[in-house]
Amino acid sequence: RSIGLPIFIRYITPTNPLWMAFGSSIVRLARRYNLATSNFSRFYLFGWDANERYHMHAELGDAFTLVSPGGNWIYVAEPKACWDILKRPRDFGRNLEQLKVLDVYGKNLSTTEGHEWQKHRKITAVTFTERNNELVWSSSLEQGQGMLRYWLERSPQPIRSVADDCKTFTLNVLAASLFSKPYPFEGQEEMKARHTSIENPSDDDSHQYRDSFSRILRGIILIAIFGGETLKTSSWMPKSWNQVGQAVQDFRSYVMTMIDEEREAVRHNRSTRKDLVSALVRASLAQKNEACISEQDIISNTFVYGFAGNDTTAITLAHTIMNLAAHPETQDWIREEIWDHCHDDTWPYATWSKLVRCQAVVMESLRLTHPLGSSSKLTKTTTTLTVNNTTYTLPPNSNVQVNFCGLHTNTNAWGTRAMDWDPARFIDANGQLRAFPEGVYVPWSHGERICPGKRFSQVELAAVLAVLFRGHGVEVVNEEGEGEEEARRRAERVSLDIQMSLLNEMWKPERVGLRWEEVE
Ligand code: HEM
Repeated sequence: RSIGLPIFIRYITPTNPLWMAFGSSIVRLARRYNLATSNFSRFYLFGWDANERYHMHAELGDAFTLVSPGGNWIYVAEPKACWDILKRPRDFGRNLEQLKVLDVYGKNLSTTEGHEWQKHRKITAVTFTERNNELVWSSSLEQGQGMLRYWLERSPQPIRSVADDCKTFTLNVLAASLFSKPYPFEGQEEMKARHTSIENPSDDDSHQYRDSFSRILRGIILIAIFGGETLKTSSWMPKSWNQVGQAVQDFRSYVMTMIDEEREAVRHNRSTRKDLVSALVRASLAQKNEACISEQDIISNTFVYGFAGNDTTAITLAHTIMNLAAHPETQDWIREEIWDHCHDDTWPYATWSKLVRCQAVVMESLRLTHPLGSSSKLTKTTTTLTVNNTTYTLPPNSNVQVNFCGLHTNTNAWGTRAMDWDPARFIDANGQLRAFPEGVYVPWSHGERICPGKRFSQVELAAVLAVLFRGHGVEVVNEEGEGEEEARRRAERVSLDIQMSLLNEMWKPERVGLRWEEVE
């Protein structure tokens, strides 16, 4: 109360581990049987803030404090205040305690701050270059073709695995961009068939990276609690937990092999790779002070690129496809542009920046459904924050959330139709991407901790949309007794229904069947 912001009381701490594990199922069950009060239904789900978007702020104000038995969280959704927070990393720092789960292979770009972070930033500056983005572009085109082929082969069956297939797509693009490893696209059904035909999937070298990495992503909380070694060797643990431990070791040895191969190639002047690990290896060999970039630095940062770059992009793509299926007129709109710029067989890398409508649909998806939901900050000392011309004093160790979902649907900035799907809002009168006032639209964050993979993901998503929609379209398959329009509105609702696991994802995306067809 001494801060002076409006207060909202929640009787269960958002980070309560038991509630994180079971709370959302309880809320959804209570909703289903009409047992949930309005408050319980709105605010007790894991990922409630992503579902609320600006509604809660419209009731309480552009900033408020969520008060719970285990701590307080300040939510901010006002552009200038958010901009201010993102530009002051010394005052609004990282919540390093919360990020420890990402230290599977040691400290990295995401889990450090101050001098330590600057060291990692310097090391990794060599990685996200245009040279690498060219690789992202070509591998996204290739993987996109594989994914489309897989979906078309199953037609007229409705495809219900779009969200999972998008994760395979991004994992494969990362394999190409991190290690120059090409993998053919493999859809959900194909993957299940392979897993049942191999006794121990981690014995299968060709899928070592992809299988171990996706297993680590799913088991990251277990790894944080027990550590990889204990998980691998404990006989009392379930086999699936042992496999998570094994995956930690597999991924490390996989990256080590990639590092060794590239070192040899560089030493013999044979290196032609454009991938991120190769860039790190070359930088480490070129350094005067050998202790500067260690093997551990390369492994831990490679891991965090994969962690930060995989599901974020896959979730965004799944939402984009779902919304496009609900809006055939937007498909026509982007197809027009794709036809303008992608006519020959080979599409050069420079094409990506011309696909502004494709970028706009991605931006609209991120606006309505952000995979991170918010950027979590922790005040380091007593500090001030001005929201709508009132200055508040925040004590040290206050949790402050830059609430992307609230900010990007703030009706003061986005108007009364803030909740409508309308990608054209991102295009200006000259047909170019619109520039926004400070803090209005920051899905990749801003300031020194801005997402280093921003361009990577923009290139990847523009490429895959061009491949998918150039000669094909997607439609929502009607359920029994449902009309076309109803089916589309259902797809829109499913896209907006979020549940948080590690990130904010569509809840049960398989509720919507999609069908791909060739267009004239
Ligand atoms: C649509 C896709 C993506 C979105 C929306 C996104 C968004 C973000 C945001 C908001 C942050 C700041 C997090 C915070 O303040 O807590 C961040 C950080 C980060 N992102 Fe991304 N990202 C995306 C894709 C990628 C990709 C493809 C990569 C790498 C291949 C990547 C690597 C990283 C890393 C390493 C950080 C931590 C940087 C630091 O702390 O200095 N991201 N991202």
